[in-house]
Amino acid sequence: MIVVRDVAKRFTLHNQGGAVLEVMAAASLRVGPGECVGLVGASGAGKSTLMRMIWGNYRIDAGSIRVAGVELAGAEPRQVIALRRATLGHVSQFLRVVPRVPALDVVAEPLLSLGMDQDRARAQAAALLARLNIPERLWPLSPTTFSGGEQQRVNIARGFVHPWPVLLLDEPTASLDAANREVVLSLIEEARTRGAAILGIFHDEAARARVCTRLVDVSGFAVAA
Ligand SMILES: Nc1ncnc2c1ncn2[C@@H]1O[C@H](COP(=O)(O)OP(=O)(O)OP(=O)(O)O)[C@@H](O)[C@H]1O
Repeated sequence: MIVVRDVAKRFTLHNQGGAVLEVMAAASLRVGPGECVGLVGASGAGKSTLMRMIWGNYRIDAGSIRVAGVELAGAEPRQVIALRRATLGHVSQFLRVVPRVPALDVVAEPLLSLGMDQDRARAQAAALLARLNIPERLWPLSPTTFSGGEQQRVNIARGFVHPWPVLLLDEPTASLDAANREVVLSLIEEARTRGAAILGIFHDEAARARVCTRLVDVSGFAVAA
């Protein structure tokens, strides 16, 4: 479902005299259905950079990244948007809050954009918010003023509300208490069991040991010194 082949990535820092940072030379990995692959490697090794290329936010300088058969190297923005709508899900570390949109609608939005009717979409969003222990009195409010952990749980609810076949998880258990961490780990296990291909960054070692079927060390993709 995710096939990364010989990917290279460099950053050119235009505001710092055009300095060039070669981050990755030949990254290759595969994530199949029902797998949860954890990216490991020292800080700065390129874990987030690789995830951002797969999410379609960073350009790929060489090589190929295919997600469910769609080539991301050189993809048009509309192809990336279509892929994200039905196929590629993402739980980022932080929620991008849109002022005035209630938490319930933030979570229901991916379902509405897939054409589900509003009542059903909201019912599914409500079930996940309840499971993630977001008090019902907060559902009609914008998450702008929510605590860090509450915002992260809204983000997680949004990331699991549709059964995306491919999921990217960036530190999904950071800043959660034990009970909510447990809920998130169960959601990941359920996604894996239904056959999702999952790629994640988990600094929480116990979480990684529990949900990952395999680890890939990104340091191995570094440019030779
Ligand atoms: N937008 C960017 N512009 C310039 N350099 C960047 C950019 N994004 C990442 N880098 C550089 O790429 C390298 C890899 O960064 P990345 O964030 O992918 O590492 P990481 O393995 O996720 O680290 P951490 O575990 O600390 O989050 C770093 O040296 C970083 O400075």
